Amino acid sequence: MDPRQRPYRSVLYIPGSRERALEKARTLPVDAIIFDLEDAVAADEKENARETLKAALGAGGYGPRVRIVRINGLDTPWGRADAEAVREMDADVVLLPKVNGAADVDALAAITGDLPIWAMMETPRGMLNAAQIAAHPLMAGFVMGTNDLAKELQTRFRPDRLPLVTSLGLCLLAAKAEGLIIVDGVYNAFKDDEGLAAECAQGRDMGFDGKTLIHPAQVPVANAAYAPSEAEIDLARRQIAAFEEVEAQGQGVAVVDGKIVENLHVVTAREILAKADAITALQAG
Ligand SMILES: CC(C)(COP(=O)(O)OP(=O)(O)OC[C@H]1O[C@@H](n2cnc3c(N)ncnc32)[C@H](O)[C@@H]1OP(=O)(O)O)[C@@H](O)C(=O)NCCC(=O)NCCSC(=O)C[C@H](O)C(=O)O
Ligand SMILES: [Mg+2]
Repeated sequence: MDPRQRPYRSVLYIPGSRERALEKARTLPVDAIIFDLEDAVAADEKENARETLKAALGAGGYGPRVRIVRINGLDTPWGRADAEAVREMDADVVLLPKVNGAADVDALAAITGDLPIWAMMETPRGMLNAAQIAAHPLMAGFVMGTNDLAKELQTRFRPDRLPLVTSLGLCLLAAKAEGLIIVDGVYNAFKDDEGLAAECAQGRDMGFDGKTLIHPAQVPVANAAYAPSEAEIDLARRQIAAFEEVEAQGQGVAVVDGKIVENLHVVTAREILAKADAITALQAG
């Protein structure tokens, strides 16, 4: 499947040390999993978590879910051993935290070889260097680390996320320019479905591919928010049909629901249908 069309609606963090959660994730309807060795694992659990995770991935059972391993930073006591261990794990992607520039990505690639790399975008310097990080040949995806970013920027929490909008926008521009996947940051209040739905709607409107999550209860909310709605699918079909009709008559502009439809809108319409088909295929098996 074209990696751009592959759904990344729900990307669930699981602490690499929590065996029960590692087991449960095999049954959850998530599009991707971030197996975490960094912030969700206490310092004295780091080595155990690495072994626990290696065994869980080796045992398999994660089906079509993309397996992403978040290591500790290479400037920490655990980062290098994590990166060496990931090389031996059944992982699809290695996720590097607190990336400040392309040199950080080079340092990881020197250990993990040609394994695709995703970057946690969560430092002010990372924001300013987003374009060079996105352009690294092994870079395949961005994950917004909105907790660390809010900490570094000394912002206050606001439901509209106004203090973070510049950073989110910079990373979106860099990711889209290079054709990367980009997923939004976590919503910490994991029992507040309404707040999560509002933040997912904002992220979807901005152009994110999906949402990172911290609890299984958040999965259905993100899956719904980031899937094309029935209304979007219906409109996409009608736009394609209307455009094909005028095109056959040698014209370049159709009108649907009082709005113009040109070739570029048809490209978007086809992407919506392809995304819907990809989700159906994923759910089927
Ligand atoms: C937040 C939690 C600590 C809550 O855990 P718990 O109290 O166990 O929740 P529940 O009792 O409601 O759990 C119900 C069942 O679900 C399983 N479970 C819980 N969480 C997960 C999960 N993340 N993945 C898979 N399964 C999960 C429990 O095992 C229960 O199962 P069962 O026994 O069958 O009923 C906990 O959810 C948690 O630790 N979440 C992850 C936190 C985390 O990963 N944090 C780090 C990432 S966030 C971050 O760092 C972002 C970024 O870097 C930034 O800067 O923003
Ligand atoms: Mg972080």
